[in-house]
Amino acid sequence: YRWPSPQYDAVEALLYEGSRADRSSMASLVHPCKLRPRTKASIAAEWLRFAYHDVATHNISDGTGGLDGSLAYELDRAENVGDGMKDALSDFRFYSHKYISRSDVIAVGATFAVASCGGPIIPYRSGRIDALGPGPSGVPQPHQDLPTHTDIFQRQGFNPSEMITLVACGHTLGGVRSLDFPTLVAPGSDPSIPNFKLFDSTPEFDNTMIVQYLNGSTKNPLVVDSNTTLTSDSRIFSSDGNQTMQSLASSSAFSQTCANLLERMVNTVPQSVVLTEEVTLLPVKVLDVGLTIEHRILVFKATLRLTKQFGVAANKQRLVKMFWCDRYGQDRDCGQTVKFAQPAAVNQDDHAVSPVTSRVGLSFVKYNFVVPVDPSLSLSKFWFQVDEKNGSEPITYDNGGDGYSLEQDNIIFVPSLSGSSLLQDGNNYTLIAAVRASLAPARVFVSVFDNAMSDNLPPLNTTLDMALDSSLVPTDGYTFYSAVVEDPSGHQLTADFHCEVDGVTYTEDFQPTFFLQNSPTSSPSDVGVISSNSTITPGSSKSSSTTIRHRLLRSLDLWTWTFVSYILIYVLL
Ligand code: HEM
Repeated sequence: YRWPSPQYDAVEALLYEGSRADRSSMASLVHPCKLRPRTKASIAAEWLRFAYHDVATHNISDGTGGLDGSLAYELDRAENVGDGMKDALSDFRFYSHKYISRSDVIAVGATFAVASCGGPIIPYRSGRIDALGPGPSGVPQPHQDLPTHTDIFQRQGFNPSEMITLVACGHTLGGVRSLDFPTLVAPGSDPSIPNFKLFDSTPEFDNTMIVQYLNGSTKNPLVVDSNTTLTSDSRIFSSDGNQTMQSLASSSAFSQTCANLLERMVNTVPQSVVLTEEVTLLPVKVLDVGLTIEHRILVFKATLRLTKQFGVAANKQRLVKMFWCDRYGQDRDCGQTVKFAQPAAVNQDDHAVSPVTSRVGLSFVKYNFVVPVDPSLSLSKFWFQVDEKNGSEPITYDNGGDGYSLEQDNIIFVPSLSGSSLLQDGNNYTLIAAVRASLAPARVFVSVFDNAMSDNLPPLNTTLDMALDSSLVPTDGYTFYSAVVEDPSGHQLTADFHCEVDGVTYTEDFQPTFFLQNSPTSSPSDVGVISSNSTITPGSSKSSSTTIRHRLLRSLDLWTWTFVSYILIYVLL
């Protein structure tokens, strides 16, 4: 990993922080192993079943189908019966964007569902491509016989023993509903609320269903119902003389085997799709970086995210500083001096964090920096230093030695002057970009993208020219351009701003539109200046040797050092 990696950063954020940039938390819809308020259904069960039904039409011989979001267009089929499916789909709708496809969100949903109910953490890869219409049918149904089920799983790429395991791993969450299978579950008095027969006696993702099946106490309707046409679990589980079920009787074997098979399940994709490497949690992350104009002043914003222990506040003594270099002028790239500031705000919010992160005992603390910037000097690169104030050496985070560089400052997004008006469903936006006043751009334009659409409409994906906006007085070295974007069905518009100057196109990529005019902003911090000789600047030899020394110091404690020194003195004498 090397910053900036916009796609990795975006996927990592949803998977581990559990939320979008506006803190709307997908994780807290399901976590901790919640029931849906209206129907009392297990939300995790609905999300996991949704993922499987999307995968279930995969054909391994011609490489078609799989986790591609086509299920959104197939919910009127009998094989996908139930309000649980529709509810899951509407939970997922708000979280897809340019870097996370709708099918990637479904896979995140499966990971959250299992982890949230105490199951294993399914390793996650992204890069799924969405189908924008229905595919062939072929999801297994309970009235089908064993040879049909065996063939269906073979077509999906799973052998008979994997079929048993996958069904057992799925049928530990949730159960069967009266509204969908009235012959298996008798309806209650209110016809709009389902009655449930659960697969086992616990809401958790555990092997209780298997233990109860093996010891004969199971109430799983797909095993024990008197109408044996519908007892598909019974036929499947006993198809190898219960050998596979017995192999899952230990909870560690269950957990490990389900993690492997569910990972294969969510990675079952059309053959043209190439998934990324596994997305792992970044212990130190730099995000929300950019220049903008707030209160008529050019400011630079960046956030440093560190991990902290879940449920425990981050070290209050900790001193976090951001350092940066000028981009222009005599002192560019920190020739003589380095500027620095402390955070404008610190955020730590445990409750909304992803179950994947809280399961490993972690959460995040974010140090938000906002600093004023002189437009004639601008900013070329920045980095951070964290001093725990506990006697240990401060640690420098400088992107592996180079510092984090700001790619360009010719075009920037100005959310504080941009606005949106709410429509019945989506929004209309007036987007404002600022271009350096010294430039004469041949063209200023914006590419907008929204994949979080109502009614599974195709994404909004369009490019608009931006016009010089003379109603906005040039400010702090920048002139303003505007464009109006209509997004009547979308819920997560992002914009890439471009300006063409002398045949070169400069881009400010993937800007969110959650916080526009009237959103609260932090006032900029005070800026300090020190001589570049007195601090570590990225790329200098001083920097790399200091980094190595830090590592050594961290890995050996004081006692070890004393011991090593004695040995050295002894050997030398
Ligand atoms: C032969 C294969 C399968 C058959 C015939 C089957 C059948 C069913 C049926 C009839 C229900 C009840 C649905 C309702 O009442 O709305 C159900 C629920 C469920 N299935 Fe399957 N299933 C199969 C495989 C799987 C697999 C492989 C998974 C996931 C790995 C899975 C996950 C679930 C989950 C989580 C539920 C509970 C849904 C809820 O409570 O909302 N199923 N299944």
